[in-house]
Amino acid sequence: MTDIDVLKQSKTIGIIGLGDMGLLYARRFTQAGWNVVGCDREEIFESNLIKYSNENFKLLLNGHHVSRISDYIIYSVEAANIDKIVKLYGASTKLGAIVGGQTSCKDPEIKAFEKYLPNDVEIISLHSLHGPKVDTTGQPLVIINHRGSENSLKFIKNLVSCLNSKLVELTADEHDKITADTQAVTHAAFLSMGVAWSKAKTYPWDTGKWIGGIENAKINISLRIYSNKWHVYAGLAITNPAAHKQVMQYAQSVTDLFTLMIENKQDELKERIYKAKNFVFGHLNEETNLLLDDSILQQYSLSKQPPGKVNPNSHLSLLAIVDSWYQLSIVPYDHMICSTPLFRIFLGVTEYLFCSPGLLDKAINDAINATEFRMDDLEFTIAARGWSDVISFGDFKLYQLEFERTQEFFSPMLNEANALAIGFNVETLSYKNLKLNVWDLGGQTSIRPYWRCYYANTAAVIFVVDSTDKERIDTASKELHLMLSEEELSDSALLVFANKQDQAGALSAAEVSKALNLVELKDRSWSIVASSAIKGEGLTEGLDWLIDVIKDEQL
Ligand SMILES: NC(=O)C1=CN([C@@H]2O[C@H](COP(=O)(O)OP(=O)(O)OC[C@H]3O[C@@H](n4cnc5c(N)ncnc54)[C@H](OP(=O)(O)O)[C@@H]3O)[C@@H](O)[C@H]2O)C=CC1
Ligand SMILES: O=C(O)C(=O)Cc1ccc(O)cc1
Repeated sequence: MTDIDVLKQSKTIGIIGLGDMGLLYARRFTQAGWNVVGCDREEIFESNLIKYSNENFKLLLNGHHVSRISDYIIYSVEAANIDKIVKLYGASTKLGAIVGGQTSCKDPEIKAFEKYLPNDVEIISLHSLHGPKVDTTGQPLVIINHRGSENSLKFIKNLVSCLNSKLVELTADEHDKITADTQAVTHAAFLSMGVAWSKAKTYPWDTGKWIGGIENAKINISLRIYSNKWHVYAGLAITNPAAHKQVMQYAQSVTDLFTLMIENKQDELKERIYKAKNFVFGHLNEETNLLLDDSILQQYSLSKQPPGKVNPNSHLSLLAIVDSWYQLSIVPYDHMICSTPLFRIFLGVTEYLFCSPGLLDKAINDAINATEFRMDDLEFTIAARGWSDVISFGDFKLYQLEFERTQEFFSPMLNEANALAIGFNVETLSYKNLKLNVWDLGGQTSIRPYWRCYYANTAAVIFVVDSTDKERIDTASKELHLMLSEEELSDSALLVFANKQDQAGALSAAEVSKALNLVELKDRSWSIVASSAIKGEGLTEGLDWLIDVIKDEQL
């Protein structure tokens, strides 16, 4: 038996808080063969028994029950309540157990652990730097050994190895500093954007001036934030002392830049923005590939209208992000190893504005001359100040009210924005003694920009084509070749299923192969198999081929 098998047989993993993240952990650990117990709030135990009846972890009544029998206990609860909840269950912690948390800010979490846990309890904490709908593979997972032995650390690393995340070892202070640096200013910007649109009673995707290019990404990010739970963002901003200062700075940068705009001080505005640009993006040169480009930005669009000409816009929200980074001496690229998926898009959008030829000068020019945007910028300035006030007062209730009011305003569109995330279903398939992590990346136009977040460490791409959809086969071909041109997929095998063969008029596998130009693929193992997912035909044939190729290439 290997070390990890011994651990799996002897250790129990306990999860307190079976919300989005807790459930994700519980399921993944169980799937990997760990013995997992968990609880949510005691008041909803009975209904949860039904809700989780098909799960393979064991639901217990409350945190006392979990704590008494678990060797590693993870508190996956709201940051605002961590003190209260650890106080409640801490004394029940099993003798010699290890305790950790999944909250986004470690300062209150570690303080609560130190205050309420018996001294013999070790503390090793975690933070997965992504939301619950994102596949864990390749994403950063912070691990904080605050009070644990080397052996215990090994145990926790063994446990989380099934997430296939990138482990980043930090102290609690380092963690809080980095998460503030990556999330405080950017979240403040996109939260404020949502508030400004809602106060102006504007759905930006319906309004000409907000359609196209960079606006698509702004709208999309903002809606994705408002699709999540309010306490996730409140916890990040309010409980993290480093975040406070940064959100204040963001509001100040917005006000300063807006003031220069309405005073018509173009030279001063330009000087200030360029200083920030040189500080943040100075290391990029003309050859550097930007993270985003026009075609990607267009695919973020939630609008039903075609993109028109590029509209005048000061992009105050983005100018202020970069100005804040400069004022706070934050170089965002330094934190890529510890970044969330949204942060990489935030950075991509600002990079696009600051480094695409001519765009920044146009924004500065519009800031002074395109007065039709002043009203929106005013609304935005007020919104940014509003968030910074709520955060500086540390008022969770007010945060919740403002967040949920804005969320309500956007609710008609949240499902569609969320479809971006729902498109990524992760399954672990066991086939012929191999475990395959399979992501089902939805094919809708709006989801395609996100495919590239999943390319790292991909052994094979399975491309499923609707063989009856002759109209879109050219698009499928274009997207396939575009995807395969990505560096990170250069060694991946390709299996194409010419699906829906059960339907009349379906193209044959040979016809699909021709339409997709598969013969053009050089230096890549590929195969195409006729299939009918409904009848289950062709699937084993395809997977058999795939397994042989992956085995050969990975040996
Ligand atoms: N969502 C995200 O994108 C990420 C979140 N995080 C962090 O992870 C933590 C959990 O977040 P997330 O899963 O999204 O939030 P959820 O609200 O989905 O989960 C928290 C869960 O804890 C439950 N809970 C509250 N009190 C108790 C208690 N006394 N005993 C047991 N369970 C309790 C809550 O129940 P109820 O709702 O009924 O109160 C809820 O089900 C937070 O600290 C968050 O900041 C970290 C990374 C990403
Ligand atoms: O990617 C983001 O910024 C998110 O909004 C998701 C998120 C929220 C909280 C975290 O602690 C980590 C990730």
